[in-house]
Parts: sequence; structure tokens; C-alpha cells
Amino acid sequence: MLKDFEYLSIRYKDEKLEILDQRRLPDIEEWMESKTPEDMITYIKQLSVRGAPLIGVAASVALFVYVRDHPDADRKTIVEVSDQLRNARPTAVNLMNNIDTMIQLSQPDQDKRDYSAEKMAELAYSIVEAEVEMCRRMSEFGAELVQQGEGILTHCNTGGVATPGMGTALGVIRAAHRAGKQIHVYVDETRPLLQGGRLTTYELEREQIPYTLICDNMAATLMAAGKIQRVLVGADRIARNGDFANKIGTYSVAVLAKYHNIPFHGVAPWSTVDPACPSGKHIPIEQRAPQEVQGASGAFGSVRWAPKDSQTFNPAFDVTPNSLITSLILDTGVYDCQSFEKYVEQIKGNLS
Ligand SMILES: CSC[C@H]1O[C@H](OP(=O)(O)O)[C@H](O)[C@@H]1O
Repeated sequence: MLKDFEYLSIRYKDEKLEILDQRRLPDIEEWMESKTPEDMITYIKQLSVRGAPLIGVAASVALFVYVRDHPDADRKTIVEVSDQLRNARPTAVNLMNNIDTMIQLSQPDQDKRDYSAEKMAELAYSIVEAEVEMCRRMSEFGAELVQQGEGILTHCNTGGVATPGMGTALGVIRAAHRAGKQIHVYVDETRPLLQGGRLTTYELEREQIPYTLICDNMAATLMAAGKIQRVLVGADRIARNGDFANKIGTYSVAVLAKYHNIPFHGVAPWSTVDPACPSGKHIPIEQRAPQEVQGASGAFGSVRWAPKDSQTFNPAFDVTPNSLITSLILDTGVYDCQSFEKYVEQIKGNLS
């Protein structure tokens, strides 16, 4: 039914769906099977599976696995299961877009009760392949903008760990490196969950791409010293006016880049664009658990520096307004943010 596939952080082989537990990286590479929708929902909520494109792909394949294993499930039950997967995290719109595709395009004929597992397998595989191809295209578009010898700052993790492909912002960095542009990457750690310090360094080490790891509060001084010539970040949801939500801390990097006249780009597949969302003000921002801010685990072991009942603020994302964005680099091209709205209609038309 579903063809086998294997990428850096997700694989489907011998009818088993497995994910690489991103909480354990870079020290431990541990694969975990997802047997049920509940398994996948747990993995997404705890960020074993993370990264907007990967979340959408993983949930889509998990929905196929459910339909495959429940041939007698009726339409109502399958839609309920798809809703549970769809609601696993609220900000990354790839999740909703992909689940909606699976449900809408596998609608059985009116006289049939159930969804075809074969059709679901076909759709899930096409979603995976599309994300891989979108990563390749946006990476190439972005790499053309990168100049020889640039210092590039990136935030969070947007690579092969966060997508079933070469990545979004980190895909651009990969493509520029492979094209021989001798770039140097500045990786900020990305508090509180350290996706940059743990995952982006893990990926750059694997490909021997030169980088410097920095704390989040060091970006400004590097910009002032002229070390950063470009900023490349991912996105979790792009509104039709070009504002986008991305990992918390992105907005502050965008403000710093504007102040220092440094090009700042959001890099994402079309599956991250939400044409129904008018502006960044309308993007739901996930609030996460206090303990993620109250302590950390890693090089210094697991340590808590604030009491369990201490007041915390822990939004997983923030919104960068289009006024701070030099351009959006998508798999369909590079777009000036000030007039992104008019491109949305054009792209929708071309893709339909
Ligand atoms: C290509 S991943 C896009 C996006 O997802 C990440 O969020 P999280 O680690 O919470 O899943 C981050 O915002 C990346 O930029």
C-alpha cells in the first residue's frame, strides 16, 4: 500500500512508521515507532517530532496507518481521528493543510462508508514527495541570493531534521555550501528548547559546514561587528499579507537585522502559507509548559533554576511583520513581502 521511504527523522519501512526522537539529539539517535494516532499526537506535542513541514508529513502518514489498521472504521470515526491529529499543535499550518488534503481528496463516493486505505497511502506518499521537492526548490532559489563568503545567521532548526528533505532555511545554507560559496553559519542556540544548539549543529557537523554556535543574546554584537551579512529563518505559518509566525526569538532577530540593514528572509514551502489568514495578528500562538523555561537539560545536566510555581511566559512562536522581512523564499519563487498578498492569489491559481 504505502511505499517505503526513509529520511533523516522519519521513515516508513516494512509497514512500520518510525520517527527519530528529536528530544534526544544530538547525543542519542533513538527511533520510535508510531503505531496509533495517539502515539503521533504525543510525539508532536512533546517535540519528538517537530518542524512545521515534518509535523504535517508525520501526521498524514499516521492517519494513513490508522485507516490501514481499521478497515471497518466509518467516516465519522476517521474524521474524528483526523481532527485529533490536526489539533496536535496550533501554529504550524502545514499540519492542518496536509490533514485537510488527506480527508478532502480521499472522500469516498457518496454511497461508500469508508475511506480507501489505498487512496490514503497514495495521498500520504504524494505529500511526503511534495515536501522533499519543495525543500529542493526553495533551497535553490535561496542559494542564488547568497553571496560568496557570507556570514549567515539562522534561528532554531529548519533542516533535514525538521523536514523530509534538505530543509527550508537550512536547506538554502546546504545548497549554498554545496555550490562552493564558502559561507560561515552563525547558529543561535534558540532557548528554551535549544533547537539551534542541538539540532542545527547536529546537521552542520554531519556535512562539515563551518559554523559558530552562539547564545541567542549574541546576535546583535555580531551584526554590529559586521559578521552577519544575511539572516535565514523558517516559518510555521505565513499570513496572506506576508507576516509570519516562527520560533520565539525570530521577531527580535528581525528587528536587529532591520537596524543593521541586513537582509532578512523567511524560507518555507507553500504548505506553510495560510491564504485564509489575513495577517500575523490572526495566527494562533502555542503557549508551552513552564518547566521548559524554568530549567534546561543538556551540557550542564538537568537543572531547574526557578521553582515549579514560578510565573513564566513561554510562547513557542512570535510573529514577524512584513515590514521587517526582505523577502519570502518559497518553493514557487522569491517574493517581496510588501506585496505578498497579490502573489498568494497567483500561486493558488497556478497550483490549482
Ligand atoms: C522547517 S521547520 C519550521 C519551523 O518549525 C520550528 O518550530 P518547532 O521547533 O517548535 O517545531 C521553528 O519555528 C522552525 O523555524
